[in-house]
Amino acid sequence: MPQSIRMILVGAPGGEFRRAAELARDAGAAVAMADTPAQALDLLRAGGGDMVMIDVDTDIAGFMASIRAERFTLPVLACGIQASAERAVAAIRAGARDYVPLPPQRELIAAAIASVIERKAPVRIGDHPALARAVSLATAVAPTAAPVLVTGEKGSGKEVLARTIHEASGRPNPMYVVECAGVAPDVLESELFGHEAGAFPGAVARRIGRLEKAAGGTIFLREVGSLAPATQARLAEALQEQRFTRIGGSEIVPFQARLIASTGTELEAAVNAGSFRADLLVRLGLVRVEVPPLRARGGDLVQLAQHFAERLAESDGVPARPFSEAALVLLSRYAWPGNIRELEDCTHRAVLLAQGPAIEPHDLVRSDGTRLLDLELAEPGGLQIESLVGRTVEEVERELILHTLTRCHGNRTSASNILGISVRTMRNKLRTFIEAGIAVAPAP
Ligand SMILES: Nc1ncnc2c1ncn2[C@@H]1O[C@H](COP(=O)(O)OP(=O)(O)OP(=O)(O)O)[C@@H](O)[C@H]1O
Repeated sequence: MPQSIRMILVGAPGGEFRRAAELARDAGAAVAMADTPAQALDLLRAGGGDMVMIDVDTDIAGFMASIRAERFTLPVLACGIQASAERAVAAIRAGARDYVPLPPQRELIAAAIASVIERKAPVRIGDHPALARAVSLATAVAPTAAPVLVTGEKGSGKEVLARTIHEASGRPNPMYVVECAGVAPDVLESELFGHEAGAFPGAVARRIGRLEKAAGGTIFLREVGSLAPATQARLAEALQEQRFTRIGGSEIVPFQARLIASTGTELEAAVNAGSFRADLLVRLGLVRVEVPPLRARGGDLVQLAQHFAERLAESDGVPARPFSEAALVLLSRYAWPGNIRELEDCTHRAVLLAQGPAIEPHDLVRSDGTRLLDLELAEPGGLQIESLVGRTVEEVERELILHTLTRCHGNRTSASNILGISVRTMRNKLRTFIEAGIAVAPAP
């Protein structure tokens, strides 16, 4: 396993900590040890990090305040030897994501690392033509340096596709994921561009940003539509000039990272509403790849559900059960508005709930507690109105046109007859799709 996760382990040196470090290395992390939170901060400043594991007996609240002040965003886990429940809870209140008891258990350490690694190397399941089109466009552009905009509904697999592009790009360095939604604009700006010592009151040392670190690798901006206007302006300029400066600095840093951005919203609408810069959209969307929603991916759904059921049963240590026929029919009748992530979560609950030899319809429960059985779902093969809810008329129209055209083997006249529109309207629509980077069946 490549050692691309950097973990900083903070605590007084001792047997249990050394053992935790060994297990973390076995689980795929590169581990740096720090005796004190101050040393850990120095390590972060010098080489960054993907996660921190820190002794509950240190000043976790102070450490969290320091990393926030220096605008580091990374998961922090507390750990301790026979710590009381109160101390573990206090650590979590102070901002630790979780508590891991020491002496370390191999599974717990592996699970903690896996939660970070999983985002780095998912398995891609599915071969529906709608996905295959996206994957072939993605791999075709992978070796180039062109920015790529990956669009698609929430949870549909945009990050997985970005990783496919990164892996096919042959770039030697890792792909960094940067969350753009829900992060304070100044924190995000430091995270992306880095800063110099003294750039703002908490900036005690120079920080190298993700754009700089990702030179020779890829930077994936998740939900790019959430970028604040000032960050959008900085990024647009950096893309145009192919260089940037760290916040508060004047040294020129070349822009050598491959940029992939994702969005679940129509950025054109955001441009029209004045909340997203048109020039940034043009630069980010040089190549666009659209990930289809799960409900448009036919048999991929069953493949994915079976893959999740096996994987989750194994990781939860419960017996692996197949889906019954009735459960598979029910899965395919539901619209999956939360796409693959919702399917994964629903399968996880079913794996834990199932008691008999197979996963049955009554084991399929949504996150709000509703059983899929109790929903009014479309009959298989019927018009799945439920599956259209949550989508724009424009999207549905586009899918209907493309689907009909494919069924007509690319014949524009037959497809427009079926759709009840003129051939001219059909051609105009297809032109706008092609301009937006969407694959259109070629004319016969
Ligand atoms: N083809 C696939 N095979 C297996 N797992 C997948 C596949 N596509 C997505 N997943 C899983 O589904 C979940 C959601 O995928 P991902 O995070 O890529 O979606 P997203 O569209 O980027 O989400 P968001 O809209 O929240 O940013 C993840 O757990 C991911 O590992």
